[in-house]
Amino acid sequence: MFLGKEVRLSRIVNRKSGRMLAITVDHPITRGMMPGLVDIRSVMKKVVAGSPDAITMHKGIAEKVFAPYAGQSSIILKASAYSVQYHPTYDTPVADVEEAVRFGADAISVGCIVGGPDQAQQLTFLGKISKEAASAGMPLVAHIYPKGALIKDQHDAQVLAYAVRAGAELGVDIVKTMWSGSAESFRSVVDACPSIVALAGGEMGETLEDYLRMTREALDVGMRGVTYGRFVWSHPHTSAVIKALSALMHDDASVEGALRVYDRALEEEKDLQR
Ligand SMILES: O=C(CO)COP(=O)(O)O
Repeated sequence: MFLGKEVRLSRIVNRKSGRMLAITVDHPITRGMMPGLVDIRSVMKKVVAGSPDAITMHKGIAEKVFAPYAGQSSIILKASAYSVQYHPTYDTPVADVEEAVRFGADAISVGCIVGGPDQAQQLTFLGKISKEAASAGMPLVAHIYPKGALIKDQHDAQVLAYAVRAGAELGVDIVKTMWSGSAESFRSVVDACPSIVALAGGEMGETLEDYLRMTREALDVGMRGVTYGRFVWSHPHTSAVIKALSALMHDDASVEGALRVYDRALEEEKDLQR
């Protein structure tokens, strides 16, 4: 491995735990203007205050919103975008490795949708950016989701195993995908992938405890990263949620232990407001 890649990876994958806690704010192009992300400046402030290892964002947000926090968290530069409404199976390139270097990013991240009509193009793009990232010593993260007419169940473990393995085959360092619904089934997803497997938070609507439990179960079967978005920044206490996740990921806390960390973080927030 190039030394540059090793140095950058060590900034986003916690040395003590060997795991990555990343938060993503890259949703607007994909999903439209979600209420929780309208005030991106205040979201960024709360996310940074939670001290995640890294934050995934597009280049304009890095330059206009993240800049005051430079050095406080790593940037994972998002370099592609799809649209749930207009092109749901085509994640199109919108940035490149040279820009990731220029923004001081510690990784570049792209989406790749497999199982849909655009799979060939998606894999060609992933293979190309994998080559470019490797030659710049830039770690590559890929959000690999199965989607399209042939995919009957996006959360099926066999389908997810195919997706993460496709990423590993093409040199992705951290492959992010969806939860398969149970620890037992997710073990087969992790086992199929020699790269780090990371989890997306997914649809909203569960309680904080549910998300913490999913994370705990996935960690217990070998998952080594998360890149969570919606349930974190739409929560009224974003920083406290990130601190609870950090306890799970980096201190190997139980769900109950992480909830105690959350409660303490809320008390500290109240003290600061007094
Ligand atoms: O990967 C995502 C956006 O990049 C989705 O993250 P969430 O599902 O946690 O919102």
